[in-house]
Amino acid sequence: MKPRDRLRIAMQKSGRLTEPALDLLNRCGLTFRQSRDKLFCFGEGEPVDLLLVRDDDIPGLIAQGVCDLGIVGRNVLHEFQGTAGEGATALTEWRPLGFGRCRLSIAVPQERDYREPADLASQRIATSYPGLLNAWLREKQVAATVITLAGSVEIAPRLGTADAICDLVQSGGTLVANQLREADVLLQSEAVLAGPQTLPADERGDMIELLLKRLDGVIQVRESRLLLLQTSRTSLDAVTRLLPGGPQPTLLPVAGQPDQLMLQALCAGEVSWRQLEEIKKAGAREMFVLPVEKMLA
Ligand SMILES: Nc1ncnc2c1ncn2[C@@H]1O[C@H](COP(=O)(O)OP(=O)(O)OP(=O)(O)O)[C@@H](O)[C@H]1O
Ligand SMILES: O=P(O)(O)OC[C@H]1O[C@H](OP(=O)(O)OP(=O)(O)O)[C@H](O)[C@@H]1O
Ligand SMILES: [Mg+2]
Repeated sequence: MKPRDRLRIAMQKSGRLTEPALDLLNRCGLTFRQSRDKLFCFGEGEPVDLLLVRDDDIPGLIAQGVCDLGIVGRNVLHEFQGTAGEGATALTEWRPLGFGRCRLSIAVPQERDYREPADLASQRIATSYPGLLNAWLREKQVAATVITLAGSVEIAPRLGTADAICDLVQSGGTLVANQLREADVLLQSEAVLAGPQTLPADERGDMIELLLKRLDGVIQVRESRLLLLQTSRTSLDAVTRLLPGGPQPTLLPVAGQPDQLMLQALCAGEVSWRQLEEIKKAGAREMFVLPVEKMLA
């Protein structure tokens, strides 16, 4: 294959990962000329282009060297790795990207008992992920029949063509709608930046390193929250113990109230309502959770 001097990233043409993937690349300072319904988008500022494809094709395109990187669900990447066979280019997950979160799970009809993988012995399990399911069954030493379906896997038990399924679950709504219940989890998934284990030894390798650095900054900021609250000095220890992980908080005096302190803490992830309610119970008040737009340490 002819060597390329521009980096090429494969991403989903149209689907769940398209918008968030493009948004992430934009935040990394990458913009593209052609509209998204075209197959190829030319990078404007940096030498980075996009190839828009079906998500299932992304790992293969990287393995063949047609693309240098890809944004794809971990489920699709692992399925490819499990079925690619000997001699295929080894791919790796360079970064988890924090969107497209779901899990690959076993589900059984609601009325059926399930305690452990051995309960699936001699059963028919429908899935679009035969590689991952077979590997899991092997690991659990369970002999079952794997039925591969391209889609609408959830309907198989009702049609009588399978006893259980192995499919993606997010809210669980699709399972409930099909009178199924989640019984076991094979894989926690999210979109990842995938690429070959060894980076190209030319300018593309340098570009990938630059992109990884920008991605780290963007992901860190996206997940950070600034927590502001007021607390009395006596409640400070109890409040501080409940703060989500992050660097040491900053304490500021409150004008005219010597007993009170203003606390400012950078949190590494989302702060939930439940956490806020706990912190309030410990003595905090006037609480604000703010998104962080830019950060320069
Ligand atoms: N319900 C869900 N919630 C969150 N993420 C999901 C959900 N379902 C799937 N995903 C993740 O998003 C990825 C893309 O899902 P999507 O349904 O768009 O794929 P697709 O129908 O296979 O698309 P394509 O046409 O590109 O083959 C999945 O591989 C998975 O990683
Ligand atoms: O647990 P839930 O929140 O219900 O999500 C899970 C469903 O989402 C995905 O399907 P999608 O909605 O993409 O439909 P498709 O597989 O028919 O494309 C997946 O294949 C499950 O069927
Ligand atoms: Mg697909």
